[in-house]
Amino acid sequence: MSSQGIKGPDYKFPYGNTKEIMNMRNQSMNKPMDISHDIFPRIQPHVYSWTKIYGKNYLNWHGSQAQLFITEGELIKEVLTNREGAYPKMDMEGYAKKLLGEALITNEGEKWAKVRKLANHTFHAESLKNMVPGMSASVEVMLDKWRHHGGKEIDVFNEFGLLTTEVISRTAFGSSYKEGKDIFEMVAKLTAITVWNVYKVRFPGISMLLRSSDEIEAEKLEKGIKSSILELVAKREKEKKGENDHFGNDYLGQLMRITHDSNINKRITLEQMIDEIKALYGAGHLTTTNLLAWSVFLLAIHSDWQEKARTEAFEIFGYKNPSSDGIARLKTMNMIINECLRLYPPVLTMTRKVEREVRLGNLNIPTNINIYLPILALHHNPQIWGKDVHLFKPERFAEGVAKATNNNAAAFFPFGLGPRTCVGLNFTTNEAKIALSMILQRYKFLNKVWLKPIYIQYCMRLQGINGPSYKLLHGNTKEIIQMRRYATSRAMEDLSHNIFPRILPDVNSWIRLYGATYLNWYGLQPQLVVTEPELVKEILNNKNDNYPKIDLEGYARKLLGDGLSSSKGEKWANMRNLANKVFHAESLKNVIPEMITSTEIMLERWKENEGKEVEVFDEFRVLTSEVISRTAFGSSYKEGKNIFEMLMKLTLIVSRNAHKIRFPGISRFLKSNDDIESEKLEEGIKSSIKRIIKRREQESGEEESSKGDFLDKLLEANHGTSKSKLISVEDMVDECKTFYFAGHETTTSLLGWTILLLSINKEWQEKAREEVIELVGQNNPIANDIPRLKTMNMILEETLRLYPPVPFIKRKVDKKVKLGRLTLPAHTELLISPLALHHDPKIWGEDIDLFKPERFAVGVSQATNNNPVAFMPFGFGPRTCVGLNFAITEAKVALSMILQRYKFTLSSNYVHSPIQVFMVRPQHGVKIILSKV
Ligand code: HEM
Repeated sequence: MSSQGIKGPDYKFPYGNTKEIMNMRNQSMNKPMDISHDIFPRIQPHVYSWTKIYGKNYLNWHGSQAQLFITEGELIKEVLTNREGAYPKMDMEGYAKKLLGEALITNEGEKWAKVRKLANHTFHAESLKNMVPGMSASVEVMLDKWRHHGGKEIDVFNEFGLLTTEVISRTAFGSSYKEGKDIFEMVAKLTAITVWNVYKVRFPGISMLLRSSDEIEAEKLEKGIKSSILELVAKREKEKKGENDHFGNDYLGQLMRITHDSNINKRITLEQMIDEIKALYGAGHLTTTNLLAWSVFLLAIHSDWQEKARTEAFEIFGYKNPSSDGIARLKTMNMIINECLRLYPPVLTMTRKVEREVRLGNLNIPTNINIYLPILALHHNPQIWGKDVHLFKPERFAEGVAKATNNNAAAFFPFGLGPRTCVGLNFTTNEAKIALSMILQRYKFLNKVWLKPIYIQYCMRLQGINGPSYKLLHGNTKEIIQMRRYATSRAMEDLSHNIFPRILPDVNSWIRLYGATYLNWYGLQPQLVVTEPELVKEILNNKNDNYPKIDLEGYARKLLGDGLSSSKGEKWANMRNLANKVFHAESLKNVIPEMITSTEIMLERWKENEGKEVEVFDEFRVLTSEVISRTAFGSSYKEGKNIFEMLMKLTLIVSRNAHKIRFPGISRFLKSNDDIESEKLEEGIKSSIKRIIKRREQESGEEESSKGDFLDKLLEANHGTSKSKLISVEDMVDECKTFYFAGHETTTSLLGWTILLLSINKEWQEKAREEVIELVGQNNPIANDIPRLKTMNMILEETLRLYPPVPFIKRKVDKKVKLGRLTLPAHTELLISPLALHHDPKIWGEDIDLFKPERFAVGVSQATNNNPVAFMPFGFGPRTCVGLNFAITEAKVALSMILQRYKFTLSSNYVHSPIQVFMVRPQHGVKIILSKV
């Protein structure tokens, strides 16, 4: 061949080129793929690269068998249309023989002609008309199941597999899917075995001695299929009534008739009949399943074509089931199906053999060469289809196949060419048209609830991002709720700090299963969980505004409104500016006295409990509420008390509904108790805050003096003259809500966990006390003392590492965005978990669950090896917590004053049960015993 200009990879003993092919395939299949239909280099990398290196036609070796690959259109035509039998079908061997036996697909000569005639008759246009009602009935069964399947996962591929089997069973064998089921399942298993053994070289003789488990299984399956088919045949025999009665008009009936034909030339054997039935089960359902699955997938991505196809289906059929006349008029659908078959041909390569030397074009082909015609290569050839070859453009076929291919019959041949063209061509396309029309007629919302998610999942998987599969409507929410409920259903057995698997069990197990970045679904919302530090940094730095905050909805919106933590753009920038000024380190000096007063009020209460048990978590909640009320709003806790109580109730509602999927529109008609309650709370909070604002306005009017606190700054902005900085009263309410909320829940959590950790790590409690006494003595702390409390700083940081109050934060992408190596589709939510990063042994080492403040002895950057997102209790980037210094100052003031006065040990009544109710908190509080220093 080489002397005739046909080159190829060198033959290697004994495997030929099979090992290279397998390696190339393994590599390309494991490589993430960009979102495109450019599947040729992925599916057949050997053909793709060898045609580039050796030319349109090349030779390679399967063991010692030469294989001639031909991608030149003229030669393909010559091979496939040859009527002298120069290129017969290849002999089936091994598993393929078990699968297809000696059937229409594989046979030659007389044997073939006899059955082809019969099959032509069965699948003739006229006969197909009679099959339309049967096909619609089968689709109806499938759609009925979808309607009632109650949120469980639908695997499209499997569904279409069942459908096409049902159709082939009903139409060709007169039995329902149920009867054909075991045959289909066995054929499917045998197909799988055949496919995964395609590239294995078999050495004659060896398989007789050394039988692999596949071989044993394949033999069993072959026998099983045979006996099931015999049952089907026996049943039909029994049904045969009178002498003159025939066996039925379907394929089975026809086949049975010719096994009994009086003319020996027309007759076929029982074995042959079994092989034909087997082959039709295989060929009839696998190909159509592929066609349907890819069509649905392509329509999911191309909603414009989906809409066109739907409009056409409605125009032709209305709400009725498809009729055979109408099917012929589905022009748009036809174009879509053709384009789908071009991009994703179910049969990738056709094969023939050369038994005696033959002239093909200018080539002399020696005997015993197998010929390979890779359909995929031609369908993806830019010289034939143009530069847009990888795009889905059904309009190519607007004026028929001949026009689309420029009359090149070998440019598009998904069903083959010449006399051996697929006998089921019309059967398959009819079935696909019926199924697609019926799906489109019924499921207008299909795109949103099913196709889109499946598509996004697919795109992410191509990029190497896996995750739990999307389930209709509910996504993974049910699994997540179940996992979280189960994980927190009991207290922890010991005082372990390994709380990651408890608070976020889904993230904990899915990063192990799917990798550091994976995709899961909150109902219809795709959510990418990102724990790779580089990607986390990129997201939170939010260059070009690619990763904005998510829009709060439902109860969370009622809780936080559009305040600083959720607002975006200019509104956020203005408010952030204002808040930065108020919570700036310098300004904080002025609020330390208020923090001291609030702590003194708390310690006053504690005096009565010396030597007794105190639940400090609730105590800290009052303390932090008092502090934020006094410092930000110039009012006492008592005044703010009802606001906090309402906020807490609202927080509980947010938390218990966090994973409930809300279907838009429904909540307007059906209000739950939580809906009613939360509306009341929202109104209550709003009017209480408005009262505080009003009073302050009156006071400042009377006294002409400004307190300079947060509320004052808000009022200034409200009365300000610069238009862009003006904020409305509604905005002020949202800001106040945000600060009331963010300012106390978080610091309560920090203080609560710090006291717990110090009560069980006495040496650190002692070290912290020594430091306070050394620096502050018995006085109240002053501003200068705060940064000098180094040990306390380490303790707070290690507490925040182990028990970050905010276990995860969210962002989103509004438009398609490149994140590191990934391309994220628009409208994806991103979840970043400080908790996951803080508990990652790769970052922190194996002693990750131990309380070791010494990690932070030389600062955060040393502790994290200069990985700035490894420790991020306050977030990262421009949206870092504005209250960071405030919270740390408050915690240091309160802790110093407690340590000066009390030693504390953990009460035996303490139950270690960290949970997340918005923040990570101790479910049953923190119970300690106080004793005076
Ligand atoms: C231990 C205490 C605290 C922790 C662990 C904490 C944590 C956080 C985190 C993780 C964020 C970033 C959220 C995101 O990126 O989506 C954040 C933002 C914020 N925090 Fe804090 N916080 C604490 C205390 C406070 C305090 C005391 C205040 C108010 C006085 C406060 C007010 C805010 C506000 C307003 C934002 C939004 C900032 C923006 O988006 O520009 N936080 N906090």
